[in-house]
Parts: sequence; C-alpha cells; structure tokens
Amino acid sequence: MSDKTGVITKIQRELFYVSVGNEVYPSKAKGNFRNKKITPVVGDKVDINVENGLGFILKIHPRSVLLHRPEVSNIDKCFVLSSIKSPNINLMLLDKYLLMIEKNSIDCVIVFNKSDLVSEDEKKIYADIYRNVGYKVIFNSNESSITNEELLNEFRNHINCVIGPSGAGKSSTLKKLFPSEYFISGKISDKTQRGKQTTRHIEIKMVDHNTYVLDTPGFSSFDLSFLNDKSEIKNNFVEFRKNSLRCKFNNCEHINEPKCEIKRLVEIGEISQSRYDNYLKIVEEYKKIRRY
Ligand SMILES: Nc1nc2c(ncn2[C@@H]2O[C@H](COP(=O)(O)OP(=O)(O)OP(=O)(O)O)[C@@H](O)[C@H]2O)c(=O)[nH]1
Ligand SMILES: [Zn+2]
Repeated sequence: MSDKTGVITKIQRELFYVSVGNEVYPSKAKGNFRNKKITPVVGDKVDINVENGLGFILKIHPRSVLLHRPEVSNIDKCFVLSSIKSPNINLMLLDKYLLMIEKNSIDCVIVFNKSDLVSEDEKKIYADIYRNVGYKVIFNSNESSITNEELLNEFRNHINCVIGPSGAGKSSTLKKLFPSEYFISGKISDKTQRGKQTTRHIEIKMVDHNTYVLDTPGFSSFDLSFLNDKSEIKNNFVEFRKNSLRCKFNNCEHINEPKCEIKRLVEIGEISQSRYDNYLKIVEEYKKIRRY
C-alpha cells in the first residue's frame, strides 16, 4: 500500500487511469467525491493510494482550468479545428468554442483543416475574420505528404486539447502529426485488463515529458451552461472587450445603446458582421436558459 501523485490521463468504464511517471494505475473514485458532487476529470492531478495495482483517488488538486465540453482540466492550450468544407464550417459553434476558451484564459490556435478542398479566396475570408480579432490561424491538409511544422511547433511544451466539430479531421490530423511511435505510452498495470476497448473515451497522450495531447470526440452543438453571468459573453469576445472603453456607457451591452463603439466598428467593417451576429444570438440563447 502506498500513496502516489499523478495525472488522470483516461477515463473508461468508470475507471480513472492515473499516470505516475511511466506507470499507469487504473483507479476508483472514493465515495467522498460523489457526496461532494465533485467528479474527477481527465487532466486532474490526484493523490492515489495503490493497493495490489489498483488505485483509490484520495484527493483532487486544485484545478487551474476546467473546460465544459469536453470536460477536462488543467490544459493550457486549445486548438479549435474545423473544416471549411465537408462538413461546412459552423461559425456559431466556432465562436462558442472561442468564448469558452477565452473565459478560461487558455492559449488558442484556430486550425482550418481540409485546406485542399477550398480556394485561396475562400480561405482568406475565414482567416481574415479571426486574424483581425488577433487569433492565430493555421491551415492544414492531411492530404499532403508534408508534415505541417508550423502546426507541430504550436503543440510543443504544452498540455494541448484539440476540439472541433465531428468529422472536421481532429483524429486524422493528430495521427499525422504524431505517428504512434512518437507517443510514449504508459504501461498499464491492470492485471485484469478487460478485452478490446471500443467505447469512445477521452484520453490525454504524452508526446514527450513536456508535451501532452488530448483528442476528444467531436460534437456539433453545445450549451452555454459554462457561463456564470451574461457579462461574460461581451467580456470574452476579445475584440469587443478591447474596444468597449470607447462606448458611451461603461456597461454597454453593444445591442441597443446609442454611441456604441462596437456597433460603429461593425458598420465600418472593422469588426466582423458574423462575429457580431453570433454575439447577439449567444446573448439571446443565454437569456433563454436563465429564464428556466
Ligand atoms: N480532404 C481531406 N479530408 C480529410 C482531411 N483530414 C481528414 N479528412 C477526412 O475527414 C474524415 C473525418 O476525419 P476524422 O479525423 O475522423 O475527424 P474527427 O474530427 O476526428 O471526427 P470525430 O471523431 O467524429 O470527432 C475522414 O474521412 C478523413 O479521411 C484533410 O485534410 N483533407
Ligand atoms: Zn457598446
């Protein structure tokens, strides 16, 4: 029997896989977490007590970040990966992802994948929207045989999470950037390893001791329950936050107020119409969930 500290790298079939150095301990959550309504998530740093190869989680260390969808903690960089075609880009979903990422103050890179399917003109339309806000935008294609070094370098020395809609190419991109031999895989110390695993699950993979990557199942919509207050919406649209000091009212919502700098910038094309329209829709959606 011994106590160890490690990181939850995978959750599957009610077992939490805790990596301690190069060892992985399948672990169970003690009842006290359930009573406190705290559920351990992938990314959590935990203390475990190991008995005959099976761990019991005793304590979850304080989290620096807790994402809502996917539910993961302590990551420090997020790649939002979306295709422009096949499936068609969903800017509303992209803006919601960015809102969630900004709220958590995580580094962010936007990846437009399947760049082989779109023209240069079309690429520019989407790149401009987000580069003007200040986001880093990288195009990628897995059809090309060349490794995307620019993208690869963005992953180094971070705990990374790749999110994006279903079918955008998250798994294909990671497989190409990090062929399996580059992953140092922990040895599973579960002597009763159950058969082939087919369930979809969230898993952090180690590329090297400073670089981790988390590939998550895609989803095509998500709710706004991660927000605590309506003002978090305007404060986490980066270009609104930056310019709102020039609005006439210091609590301007940028909707109906006169002399609103944000509306002026939309009119003259300095803030993208689609970002502004999505802001309005997100505010409406948030008001609806708060009414119930
Ligand atoms: N043309 C083209 N097709 C791609 C590219 N990347 C991935 N695909 C294809 O897109 C499809 C979806 O790719 P996945 O990697 O499974 O997508 P995913 O985002 O992981 O999807 P989920 O697991 O549903 O979240 C597959 O058929 C890939 O072969 C690309 O750069 N160009
Ligand atoms: Zn305003």
